[in-house]
Amino acid sequence: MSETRELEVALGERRYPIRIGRGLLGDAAALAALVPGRHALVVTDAHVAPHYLPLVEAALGGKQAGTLVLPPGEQEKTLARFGEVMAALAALGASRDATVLALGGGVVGDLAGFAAACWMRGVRFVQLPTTLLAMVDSSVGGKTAVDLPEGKNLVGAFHQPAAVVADTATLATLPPRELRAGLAEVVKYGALGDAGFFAWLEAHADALLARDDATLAEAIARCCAHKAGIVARDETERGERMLLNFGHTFGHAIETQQGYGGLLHGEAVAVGMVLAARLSARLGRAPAADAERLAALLTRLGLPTTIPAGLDPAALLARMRLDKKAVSGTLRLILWRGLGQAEVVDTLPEADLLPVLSA
Ligand SMILES: NC(=O)c1ccc[n+]([C@@H]2O[C@H](COP(=O)([O-])OP(=O)(O)OC[C@H]3O[C@@H](n4cnc5c(N)ncnc54)[C@H](O)[C@@H]3O)[C@@H](O)[C@H]2O)c1
Ligand SMILES: O=C(O)C(=O)C[C@@H](O)[C@H](O)[C@H](O)COP(=O)(O)O
Ligand SMILES: [Zn+2]
Repeated sequence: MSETRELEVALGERRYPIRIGRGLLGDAAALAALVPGRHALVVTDAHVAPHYLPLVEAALGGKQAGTLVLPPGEQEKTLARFGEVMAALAALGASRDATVLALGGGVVGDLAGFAAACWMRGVRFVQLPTTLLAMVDSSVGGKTAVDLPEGKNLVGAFHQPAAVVADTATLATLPPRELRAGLAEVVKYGALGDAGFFAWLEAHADALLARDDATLAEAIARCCAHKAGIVARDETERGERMLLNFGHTFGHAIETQQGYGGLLHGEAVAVGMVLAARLSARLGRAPAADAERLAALLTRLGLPTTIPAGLDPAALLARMRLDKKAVSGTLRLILWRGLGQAEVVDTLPEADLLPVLSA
């Protein structure tokens, strides 16, 4: 096992660790220690299970443990699958001291986390992220949810994990498209609040795409530190945390409009960030050169930067109205003052959005 980095999310009296390192899922004693009660349910998906489930099951040898292997993909982040997790907890006879372990990407993490938030009104939950996106973003911060056909993450809860264990060795089996989707959320941290990190990403883009372990671990740690800070200051998204939604109002509208079977979440966020940046430039709020620098980095990372053909702008706008940040019927967007400087804007007329959605 190589060096393990340990960070912490501090929420007043509550705190939990984020461990990042190669081979962490092989440390059976450390994993077992994260399950203090008798019952454990491991939720994972069919791509992840053959590679990593045996490691987790071995660690839970002394427990009354169950496993639920779901079909993979965003289209499975549904109330129906949530019901299956409930049924698995019931079949296990899981008591209030049970632990739900999410082994997989953001889909499994969001779904299993929401189940943990609801079972007996809330049980312990551990995140074992196996995608880059989950390591840098979804496993941290306690946003859990499922999608509805009407919109992304519309049913959910804030429910913090007890620990996050990111074994970077799992990234070796991640398909290249999924790695690139994760890099979109990595770029997001630089774009929204850290121009120095953005420049670092420009310098290390090739190493990231080549999955250099040290470079990936550094990027994961920097993103987690950034997110942990924001979540510590604004756990339930009353203000600053909205910045983590940079690119998401556009991105979620695209994902929903495509029935969750088109662009991946990270890809849709890449498009959304470029739209938000170019809109900001057009409104004179941000330098156009910064918007193009953002688009150039995302393109270099193999990510899309334009809305997929055939999506109706008016339909996208209608989807955006159901965004969770909107208040009293007014859209709230995360716009930009330039690299490293995102801002919340709720005074933008909808008419300004249609040209961006039509471009
Ligand atoms: N809660 C949050 O704060 C938050 C943050 C960002 C994204 N999200 C959510 O996360 C989801 C996207 O997560 P994702 O990008 O991880 O997608 P995902 O969970 O669908 O995983 C991507 C794909 O990779 C496979 N996979 C996962 N790990 C693997 C591995 N190590 N080796 C081989 N295959 C592997 C999965 O089976 C799946 O097919 C979206 O639903 C998004 O809304 C939530
Ligand atoms: O943690 C947050 O806060 C985020 O917004 C992170 C996003 O990357 C993530 O996609 C999140 O699930 C979006 O949340 P939502 O509230 O817009 O559904
Ligand atoms: Zn996201």
